[in-house]
Amino acid sequence: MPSMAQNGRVTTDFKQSNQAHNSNAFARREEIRQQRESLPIASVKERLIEEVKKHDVLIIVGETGSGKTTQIPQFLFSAGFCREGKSVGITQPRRVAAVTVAKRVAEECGVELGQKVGYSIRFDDRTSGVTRIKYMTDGLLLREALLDPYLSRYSVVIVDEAHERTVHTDVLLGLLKNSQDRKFPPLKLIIMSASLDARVFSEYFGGARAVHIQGRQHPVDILYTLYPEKDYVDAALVTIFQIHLEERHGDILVFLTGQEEIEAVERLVQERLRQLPESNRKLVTVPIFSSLPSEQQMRVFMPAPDGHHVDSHIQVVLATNIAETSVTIPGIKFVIDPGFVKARSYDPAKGMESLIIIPTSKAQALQRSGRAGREGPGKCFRLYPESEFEKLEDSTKPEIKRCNLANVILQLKALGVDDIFGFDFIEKPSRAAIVKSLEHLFLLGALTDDCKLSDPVGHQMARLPLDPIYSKALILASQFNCLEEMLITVAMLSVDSVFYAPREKLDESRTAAKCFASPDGDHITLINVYRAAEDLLEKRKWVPHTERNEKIFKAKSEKIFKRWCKENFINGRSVRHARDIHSQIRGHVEQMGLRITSCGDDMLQFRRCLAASFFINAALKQPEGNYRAFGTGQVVQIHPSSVLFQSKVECVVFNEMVQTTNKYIRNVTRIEYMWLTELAPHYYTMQS
Ligand SMILES: Nc1ncnc2c1ncn2[C@@H]1O[C@H](COP(=O)(O)OP(=O)(O)OP(=O)(O)O)[C@@H](O)[C@H]1O
Repeated sequence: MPSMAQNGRVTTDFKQSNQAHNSNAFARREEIRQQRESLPIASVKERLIEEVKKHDVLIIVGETGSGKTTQIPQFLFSAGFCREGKSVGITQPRRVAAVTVAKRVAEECGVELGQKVGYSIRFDDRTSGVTRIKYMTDGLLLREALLDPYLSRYSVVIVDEAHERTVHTDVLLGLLKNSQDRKFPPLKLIIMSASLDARVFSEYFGGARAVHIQGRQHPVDILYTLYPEKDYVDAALVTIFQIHLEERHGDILVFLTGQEEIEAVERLVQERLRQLPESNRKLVTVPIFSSLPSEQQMRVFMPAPDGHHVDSHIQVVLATNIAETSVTIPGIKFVIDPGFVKARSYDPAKGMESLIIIPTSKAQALQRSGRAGREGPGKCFRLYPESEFEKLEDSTKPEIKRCNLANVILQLKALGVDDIFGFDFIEKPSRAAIVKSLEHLFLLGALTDDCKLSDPVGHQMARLPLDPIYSKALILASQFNCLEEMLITVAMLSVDSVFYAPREKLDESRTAAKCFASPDGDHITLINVYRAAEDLLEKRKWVPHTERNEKIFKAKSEKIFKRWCKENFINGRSVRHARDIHSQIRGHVEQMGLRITSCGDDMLQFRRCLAASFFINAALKQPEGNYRAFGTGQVVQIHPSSVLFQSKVECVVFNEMVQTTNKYIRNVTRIEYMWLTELAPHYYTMQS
């Protein structure tokens, strides 16, 4: 039989498809070239380069979609800023933006991702020795500064979307200001956003130069409701279907506040679709939120294979604010913005951090509308009246003013900044918040009596990219011989709820959850769920290990896993995310040389380790049935989602305190009170 390669017809076909491929690639390059040239920023390229040459700190304000994020790094590259092995580093507040923008810029440059253009985010590095344009999260650059305080590999650092004022951006600006004063030649710094109060930044950097770029590529119509909406989820649903039935062309991006809300809307859309005639059901939902595994997040950035024509499905992207800045989602023509966001809030007096739903700022509303109109004209439906828009805050309150600072202080200490009160923050956090966080780190053993980073514990904790209390738990677990279990626990605590309890099936879901429940509490219950999932996804029983079997096994186990999740009311996405995090932190602790062993069935040992780790969050049962938290003295109840809800255990440790109708503690495990005085005497002798 002639081989395929010798067969003339096949070869001819191959040549044709190769030609077709070349002409497609040529057309794509041409399209990108034209698109780049028509961006407002293209006409001010030379002027911008001159400004960067002249000023060490430059603030650039330009409308969403004007081309700042994708073009300015390329301008700097072509102007010679990457000579002698130096790079341009661009920070983004969010991972998704760093990844997708880097991909786009690599394509614009006609290079493979990870070569000239790359990205680096926590646990995922796509750069190489030849990378000269590097996108990354602000948190990652902060970590790089731990190893190289002058960031000497960069000639320019661009802090993008600075209006978001994430805690990392604020700390980074402080460090860069500090290092600029001391380094020669100074590192060039560009601060960028579409919605920036340039004055704040300019004053901070001693009257730094600010330039404004006018214009955007495509118009976006902003529409408001006539009256305030009582139920914004319902209003969003109505708007989705209105656009679906009236407009027909173009995808929709809806901003919601979190995973639960997104999943509820997914279900509601399905329900309403079923009520429509078959021909009107061409609508698919795609979720994107931060705890979704990254490959699933990337689904929304994949262009529809058949383009978007009248007969194809309309994509409804249901997103949290992770899709708010920098990103371009192909096909999006309509944005629905209910005007709310889930934000962190911190009460230093109670040591309580919580997530609350609040109205967005004007800056956020502007960013959201900017996600439409990127490939053509767009529309943004704000689900509130115009008069309400005027009442919104101009910008978001800086995160540093509303979060627990323990992590930041740990990082600063590791960077050699010992005097936290004297650190030149762009906006100082409150003294009470700093004191509380120092106290917290001290109790965890990360700081010495004179407030220096302790050796080795403080240094080890600073190396782990986790909340300090979890980092400490991992370090302790290696001494308690239960690091296996603690790695799973920390991974499961880092994701959204793994149990899913739909209102209409509350009893069924509670019965299902009982299969995993441990009478000792939620931490062991979480381990049970994780291990059961792992069994389904990984255990190869009798199948010999071949490539083909591997494929079959994978497909089968995926199917079984999905069914298992459904039957047990388990959120498969959360479990997958936990597996992802687990393998990443495992890598870190291995690198640190911690001993990874399992306590096997000796869960007493594990619970003792939980007590030693989370002793700051312990609570004792009160005669009337409530619990009183040590430390803050607050009266709390065990959350109904806990396996210890309505149990009679005397003493517990917990991970989270939330305030809804009552003050609840979540993720709770039973411990013995005596363990606290034995394992955390420095705290409990102080308390008594
Ligand atoms: N991944 C992508 N796919 C298709 N087009 C893209 C992509 N990324 C960027 N573009 C195009 O480039 C334009 C400029 O994007 P860029 O992110 O540089 O703008 P920007 O000024 O930084 O906006 P923003 O302030 O919203 O981040 C977009 O409006 C879009 O037309």
